[in-house]
Amino acid sequence: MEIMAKMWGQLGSITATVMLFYAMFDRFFPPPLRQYLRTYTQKLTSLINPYISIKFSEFEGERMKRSEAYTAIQTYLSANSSERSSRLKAEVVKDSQTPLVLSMDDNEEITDEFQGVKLWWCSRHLEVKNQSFSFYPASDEKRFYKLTFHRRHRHVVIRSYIKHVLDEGKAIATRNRQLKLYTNNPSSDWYGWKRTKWSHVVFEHPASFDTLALDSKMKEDILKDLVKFQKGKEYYAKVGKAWKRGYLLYGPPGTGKSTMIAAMANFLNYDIYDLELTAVKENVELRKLLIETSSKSIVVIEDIDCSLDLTGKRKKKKKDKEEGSKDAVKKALDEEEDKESKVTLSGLLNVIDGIWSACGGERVIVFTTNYVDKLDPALIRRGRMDKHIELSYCCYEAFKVLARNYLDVESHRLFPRIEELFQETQMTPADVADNLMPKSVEEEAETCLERLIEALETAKLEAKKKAEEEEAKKKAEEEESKKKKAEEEVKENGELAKKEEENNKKSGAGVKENGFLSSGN
Ligand SMILES: Nc1ncnc2c1ncn2[C@@H]1O[C@H](COP(=O)(O)OP(=O)(O)OP(=O)(O)O)[C@@H](O)[C@H]1O
Ligand SMILES: [Mg+2]
Repeated sequence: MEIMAKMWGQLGSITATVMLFYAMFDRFFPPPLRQYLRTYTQKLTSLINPYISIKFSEFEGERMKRSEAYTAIQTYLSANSSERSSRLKAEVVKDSQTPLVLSMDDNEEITDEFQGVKLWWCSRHLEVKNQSFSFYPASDEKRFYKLTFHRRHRHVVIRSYIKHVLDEGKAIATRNRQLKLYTNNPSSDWYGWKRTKWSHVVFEHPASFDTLALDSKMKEDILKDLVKFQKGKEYYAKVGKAWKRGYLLYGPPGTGKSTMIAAMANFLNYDIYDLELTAVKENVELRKLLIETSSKSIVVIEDIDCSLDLTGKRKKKKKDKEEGSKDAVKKALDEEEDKESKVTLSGLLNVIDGIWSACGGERVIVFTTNYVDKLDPALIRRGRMDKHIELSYCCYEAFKVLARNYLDVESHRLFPRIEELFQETQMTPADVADNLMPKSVEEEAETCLERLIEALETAKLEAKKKAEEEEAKKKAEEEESKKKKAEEEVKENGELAKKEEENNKKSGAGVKENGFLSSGN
C-alpha cells in the first residue's frame, strides 16, 4: 500500500513537471518553432514508442460521405463492447431489431484479441468550434476510432485483422438489418435552415415475387436478371462498368409498377431511396443526394414523365417569357422560376450514368412511367435503363396468383368462365385485386369470384360499347369527309363549267369581231 502511495506521489510530480514544461513551451516559443519542435518530438517518440496507431474517421471526402469502414467498425465494436467496456452508450434505435442498442461511449477504450495478438480500440469525439461569425454558431463534430497495437504485429493487423473487423461488422449489420425507405427533403426548410438530405422510415412492404401477379416467364426472367446483378461484383469490375443496373417499368396505372419495386427491394434486401425530383433544386444537389445513398440500394424515380420537364422546353418557355415581358413582370416570373426545380435532362443523365454514378456501387436505379413514348430516348437508352419491363393488363395466369393471395383458392368451378373473360376483355391487376378482396368477414371466395365475373362482364360490355361508339364516330367522320369531298367536286365542276362558258363567249365575240374586220376590208 505504501509503495502504491509512493508511486502515485512520483507520478503526480512527473505530471506536474510535464505540464509546467508544456505551458512554458507554449508561452515562449513562436508558432513556427513550436511546430518544428513538435514534429521532431513526434519522430523521436516514434523511435522509442513500440506502438502503432491507425485512425478511422467518421467522414471521408470533405464530409461528403460517411465512411463505410467507420460504420463497420462501429457495428463490430458495438457487438463486442457490451461485454467488455465499462462505459456504454445506450440508444433506443427505432428501426433496429433490438429496441436498445448498446455501444462504446465517446472517449472509451476496449481491448480485442485476434490470433493471439492484443489490440486496443478507443473512440474519440472532438468538437471543433466554427470560426465564422453567426447568431447560431454551429460546431463541427469529429468522431474517429483509433486502433493501437505493437509494431511487431503490423503484418497480422494490416493483412488480416482489419479485414476481419470490416467483414464481421458488415455481416453483423446484414444480419440485424431492417430495410429502410428513404425520401429526400427539400434543400432547406422555410427558415432557410439546411436539413439532412434524406429522411427514412422502416420499410415494411410485404410484396414479394411470389405475391406479384405476373406472367411466370417474365417473372423468372426478372429474377434471373436481379440475381446476376447482385452476384456480379467481379464481372462488373472485369468489364470496367460501374456496378449498377437500370430498370424502366412502364404500363397503365394499377399494373404493379410500385409493387414490383417493393418486391425487388425485399428480394435483394436493399433499401429504397424514393427520389422526388420536383423537390431537388439543381443538378449539384441531385449529385449530392446520390452520393449520400448507400450501396445495396434501389434509387427510384416514379412517374419520370411528370417529375420534370426533361425535354428542354423549360428554356424555351423562359426565353418566350423574357422576350414579351416588361421589367416588373419579368422579375416576378424569374422569381417564380427560381422556386422551380432546375434539374435538367443532362444533369439527370449525369447522375445515372456519369462518373459520379459509380460512387458506392451495387445500386439499382428504377424509373416508372405510364407513358413510355413521352420520354426522351436519351434517358432510356440501353446502358442507362438496361432492362425495359412492360407491366400490362391482367392475364389468366396473373389472376390465379391473385386468387391464391386474396382468397387462398387454387382452383374453382368459376375459373374457366373467368379465363374466357380474360381473353375477351382487359382489366388491371389493381382492379382484379379489388374485386377479389372480401368486403366482410362472412364473404366467401365464391361471392368474390362472382363479383369479379360481373365486373369483367361489365368491362367487356363497356369496351364493346366504346368500340361501337368509336366505330360510329369513325363512320360519321368518313361520311362527313365524303360529303365534303362531293360538295367540293360539285363546286369545282360548276366553276369549270362557268369558265368554259366564259371562254366560249369570248371566242364567239372574237369570231364576230374578225367577221366585222374582214367585211371592212
Ligand atoms: N401485378 C400485380 N401483382 C399484385 N398486385 C398488384 C399488381 N398490380 C397491382 N396490384 C395491386 O394494385 C395496387 C396498385 O398497384 P401499384 O401501385 O403497384 O400500381 P402502379 O402500376 O404503380 O400504378 P401507378 O402507375 O398508378 O403508380 C397494389 O396495391 C397492389 O395490391
Ligand atoms: Mg406506382
